[in-house]
Amino acid sequence: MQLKQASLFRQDAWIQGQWCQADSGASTPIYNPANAAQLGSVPNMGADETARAIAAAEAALPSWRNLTAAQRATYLKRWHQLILQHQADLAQIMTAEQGKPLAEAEGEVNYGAAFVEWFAEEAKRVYGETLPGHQADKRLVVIRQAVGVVAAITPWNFPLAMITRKVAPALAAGCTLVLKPAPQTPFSALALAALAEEAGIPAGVLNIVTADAEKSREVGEVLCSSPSVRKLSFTGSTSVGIHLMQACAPSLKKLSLELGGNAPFIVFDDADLDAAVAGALLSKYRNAGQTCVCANRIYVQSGIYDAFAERFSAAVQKLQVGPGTEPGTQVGPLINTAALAKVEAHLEDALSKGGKLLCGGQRHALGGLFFEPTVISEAHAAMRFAREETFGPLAPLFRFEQEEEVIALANATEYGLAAYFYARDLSRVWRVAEALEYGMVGINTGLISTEVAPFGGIKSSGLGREGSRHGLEEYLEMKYLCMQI
Ligand SMILES: NC(=O)C1=CN([C@@H]2O[C@H](COP(=O)(O)OP(=O)(O)OC[C@H]3O[C@@H](n4cnc5c(N)ncnc54)[C@H](OP(=O)(O)O)[C@@H]3O)[C@@H](O)[C@H]2O)C=CC1
Ligand SMILES: O=C(O)CCCC(=O)O
Repeated sequence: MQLKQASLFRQDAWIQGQWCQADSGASTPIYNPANAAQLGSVPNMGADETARAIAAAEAALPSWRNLTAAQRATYLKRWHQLILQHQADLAQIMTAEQGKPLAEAEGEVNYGAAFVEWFAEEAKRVYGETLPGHQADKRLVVIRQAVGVVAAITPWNFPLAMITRKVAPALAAGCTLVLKPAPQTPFSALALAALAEEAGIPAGVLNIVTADAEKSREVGEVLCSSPSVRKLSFTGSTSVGIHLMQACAPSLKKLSLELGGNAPFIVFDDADLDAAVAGALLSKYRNAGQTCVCANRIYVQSGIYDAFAERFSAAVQKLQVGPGTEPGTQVGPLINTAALAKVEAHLEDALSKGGKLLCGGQRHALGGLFFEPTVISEAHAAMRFAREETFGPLAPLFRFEQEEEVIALANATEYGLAAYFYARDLSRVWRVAEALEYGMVGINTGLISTEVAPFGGIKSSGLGREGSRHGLEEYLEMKYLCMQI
């Protein structure tokens, strides 16, 4: 990796404003998913270091929350500027550890930075309320205050934006934080910490504990059980979200959980076909299909099914697969062998149940963790991807006849994160948008993510919202003051 500022590539954790190693001296290697080369290593920390990070966040809390919102915003704005200034280096680090194409990584840096700017601005709008008193001599006021010390556990698919989407609102609200980044992608998190240090964010306000997949259980256990930690924010699978929720129950923490999805992508007969093909391509193959809001089931109305299948699979065949650093690459490697195995299992299951392969269907000639962008037609409800998130570059096309039928199919899942549909009839647009049981609905678009809107799901897709003014609420508690005069 050739970085303009080599000091952004940190191989140590960040606790109480100090770069540090594990107490045991143990470290864990980090690999590039595009070529299996070792990029470096990070400390393999456990319970003791996590407890120290929590203590540091607790110690930093009073002075951080007592700053004015404008003062906290000044730190965040400096951090935001530095993230943008180092966009190229941050994207290089991200592509090296995660695999996504460099252009997508650059986009993620901008997206991630946008949360920092947004919440720096929102910090100044944490308004309270005055209530008409219930008695003549009573004056009632509601103020909103920082929740306290927050723990954040983030996944590997968006190594930077999933961090800023949690850290920025927490810091803006006056909370301090302990972050455990995904074991596969710690370097983006540590580069963010290096820039937070440069921005002058005080010691202990942001702490990062690194661990491998085994030790991360120990870190998670301490974060969830500590009474000093008042909130947990997690992005990842539903099963782990449930586990963490249970672990947090004895200390009754506030929770934000952004969990799995199984997004339906519906194309009605009256849709703009080219726009629908372009939207499906973007939604399905962004980050090689490793996105919780990726289209997982593509439903196409029978009148345009064949035309859509032909145009879509022709476009998919043109997608350029390769290392993220190669110019022109549109689809990078998967994150690990388990992800590859899941795509293969879903494909095999579909083919064994009557699915027809339109393109792709095997590991890419590049070998390693690369898989060909794949399309299957004649998909039906008995196939695994109808119920489970594939999290890879496999697009199943389901055929449907009626609007009511497709709404029922789209909603027949435990998940409720994102849904998409393409249609032109205005009455249908409203009917379908209202009937879909999802936290977010893309209408004639395959890309819905922005810092200004509330991102989050219902049902087994989680609790709470990130981004937008609602994202700040998650890090605030209400306090009601009743004053006798
Ligand atoms: N909503 C989303 O954006 C994401 C959804 N997923 C879904 O989950 C599937 C599996 O992916 P996977 O990466 O294993 O997702 P997980 O939900 O297992 O992991 C997400 C993050 O949580 C951490 N974690 C898991 N268990 C604990 C624990 N007990 N204590 C502390 N941290 C913990 C993981 O670290 P560690 O690796 O050490 O366990 C990782 O950093 C994917 O195929 C996809 O369907 C995955 C990632 C993101
Ligand atoms: O997969 C995720 O959890 C993050 C979704 C990225 C986005 O905000 O679009």
